[in-house]
Amino acid sequence: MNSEKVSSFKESYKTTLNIAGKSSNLVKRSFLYFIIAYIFQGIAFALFFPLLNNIFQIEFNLKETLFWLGAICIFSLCSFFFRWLGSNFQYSKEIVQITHNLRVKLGEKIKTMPLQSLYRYRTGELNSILAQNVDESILHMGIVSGMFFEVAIVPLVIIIATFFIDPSMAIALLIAFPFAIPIYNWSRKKTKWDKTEGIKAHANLEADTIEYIQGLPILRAVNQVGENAQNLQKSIANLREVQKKGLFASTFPMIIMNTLIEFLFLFILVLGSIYITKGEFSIGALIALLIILGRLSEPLANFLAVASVLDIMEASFKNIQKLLEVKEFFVKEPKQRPKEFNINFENVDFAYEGNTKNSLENLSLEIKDKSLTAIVGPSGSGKTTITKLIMRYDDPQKGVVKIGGVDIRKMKQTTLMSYISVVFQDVYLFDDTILNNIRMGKPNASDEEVLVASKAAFCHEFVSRLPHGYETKVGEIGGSLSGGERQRISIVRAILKDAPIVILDEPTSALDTESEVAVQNALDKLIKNKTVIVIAHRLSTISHADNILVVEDGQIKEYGTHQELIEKKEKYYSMFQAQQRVKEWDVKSNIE
Ligand SMILES: Nc1ncnc2c1ncn2[C@@H]1O[C@H](COP(=O)(O)OP(=O)(O)OP(=O)(O)O)[C@@H](O)[C@H]1O
Repeated sequence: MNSEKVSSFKESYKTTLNIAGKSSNLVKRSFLYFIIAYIFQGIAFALFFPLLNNIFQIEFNLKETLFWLGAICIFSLCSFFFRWLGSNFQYSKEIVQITHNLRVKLGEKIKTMPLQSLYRYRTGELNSILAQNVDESILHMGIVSGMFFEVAIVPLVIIIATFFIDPSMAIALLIAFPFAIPIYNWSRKKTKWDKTEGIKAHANLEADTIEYIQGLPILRAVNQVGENAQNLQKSIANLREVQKKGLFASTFPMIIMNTLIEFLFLFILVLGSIYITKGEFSIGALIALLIILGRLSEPLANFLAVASVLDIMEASFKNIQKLLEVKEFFVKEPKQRPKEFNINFENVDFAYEGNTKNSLENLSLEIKDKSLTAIVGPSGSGKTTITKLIMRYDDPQKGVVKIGGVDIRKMKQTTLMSYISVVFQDVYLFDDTILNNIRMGKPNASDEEVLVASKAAFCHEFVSRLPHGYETKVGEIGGSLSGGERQRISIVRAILKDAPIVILDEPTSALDTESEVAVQNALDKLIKNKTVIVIAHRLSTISHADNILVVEDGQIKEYGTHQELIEKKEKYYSMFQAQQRVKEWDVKSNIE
C-alpha cells in the first residue's frame, strides 16, 4: 500500500467512527477483534510447519504430533471466537442502524443547508448519495472490514511466524512480494480512477434520468422527446465507457496476480524438490510450505478484490463527507426574536455564487408591519432575489436584512421560517392524502382547524367532490387538480401556518379568470393583518398596495402608492401605460 492509500483508509476509518457516533466504540472493538482473530489464524497456519515436519519424520512421534494438532485447534478456535465477536456489528444489526443514522444525518443536512448550496446539487446526485453512497460506504465497510483484516494480517503473521520456525522458508514465501506489490499498486491506481468515475457516472445518469422524466410532458408537447434525450444518452454512453474500462482495469491485474501465484507454487515445488534431493529439506517441510502457500495465495488474490471495494467506499465516503461539510448558517449571538414584522434591507449587495455581477446593488428598502407591499420590475431585475434573502437563501455579501429590527442572522433558520408563509406560482403537492398535504402548514392541526381553513380558502367544495374527500391520495387523481385548485391547497397550508409575513410569488398570474377570482378571494383571507410582499407582473392587480417598490438592475428605482407613482410619470408610469396598451390591444383583437 502506498502512503496515499494508507491515509485514505485512515480517513475512511475516521469518517466511519464519526458517522458511527454512539456506536463508534462497537466499531473500534469489532476491528480490534478482527485483528486478534486473524493473528490467531496466521499462527494456526504457521504451526502446520512443525506439524507436518513431525508427521513426515522417519520416526513418527505421536505425542508431538498431537501437541501441534492441539495447538492448531486451539488457535483456530480462538480465531473463530474473535471473528464471531468482530462480526457482532453485523448480526446485532448495528451496522444497519449506523447506516440509518447516516441517512438521517444527511437528510437533516439537506433540510437545513443554505438553499444556495443545495441548488448546487442536482436532484439525482443527492438521491444517489443518500441511496447508493451510504450503502456503499457503511454497509460495505461492515462486510469487507473482516476480509480486509484477513488479507492484510494473515500473510504477515504467517511470514513472521515462519521466520521463527525456519528463516529460509520465510524467505521462500517472501519471493512473491516483490512482484505482488507493484501489481497491487498498479491495479489500485487503475481501479481507483474507475471507481470514482463509476460513481460519478452513475450519479449523472440518475440526475439526467430524473430531469428527463420530469421534463417529459413538456418535451412530448413540443415533440422533442428524442432530440432532448441527448444528455441522458450521453450519460448512458459515458457509463458504458467507464464500465468497459473498469472491467478491464479490475480483471486484468487479477489474472496477472493469479498467474504469479501459480508460478510461485511451481517455483517452490521445483526449489523444494531440489533441496529434498540434496537432503537439505524434508518432504514434510515442503508439503507444509505448499499448504501455507495455498493459504497465502487466497488473501493475495483477494487483496485486489477487497482493494477495489475499498476504492468504492473511499469515493462514496468523499461524496458523503463533501455533503456533510457544507457550511450551515451560523446564528449570530445573542439570538433574538422580533416583536414586530416590518422588514428592512440596509445597503445590501448580493451576488449569486459564480456570478461576477451583483443581483442586488446597495439596496435599501423598508416594508412596514402589516402592510401590503408589491415588488415590480422587469424580468431579471432582482424581485425574487429580494424575497429569497428575506428567507435567508444565503447571506448578502454586504449589508443586513432585518425583521422587526432584528438581523435575521440572529434567528435560527427554523425560527425565521416560522414567521414566513410563501405561496408560489407552481404548487408542489406530495404524493400523500389531500389532508396531509394541507396539514404540512401545521402538522398538529386538528381536523376541525383544517376544515375551517379549507372553507376560508374556498377549497372545501372541490375537495368534497373528490372520490375520498380529504383522504384522496394526490397520486390517485393524478394531474386532475387544476392550477387554481392546487393554489388554493397551498393557501390553506399558509392559513393554517398563520405566519405574520406572507410572500406571494405571482400566485395568480398563470390562472384563468375564474380560478383567479377564487384564488384571490382565498388570498384575501390569508393576508389580513399580515406583512405581505407580492411579486407582480400585472400591475393592475396591485393598484391597492400600500407601497409599490420598482426594482431595476438590483436597485429600488422608485416607490410609492399606485396613485403617487402614476402622478410621478416615471418608470412605473411607463410600465403601467405599456400594459394598458397591451390590454386595449387584446380587447380590440378579441372584438375583431
Ligand atoms: N440561482 C441563481 N444563480 C445565478 N444567478 C441567478 C440565480 N437566480 C437569479 N439569478 C440572477 O439574478 C438576477 C436577478 O434574478 P431574479 O430571479 O431575482 O429576477 P426577477 O426580477 O425575479 O426575474 P423574473 O421576473 O424573471 O422572475 C438575474 O440576473 C438572474 O439571472
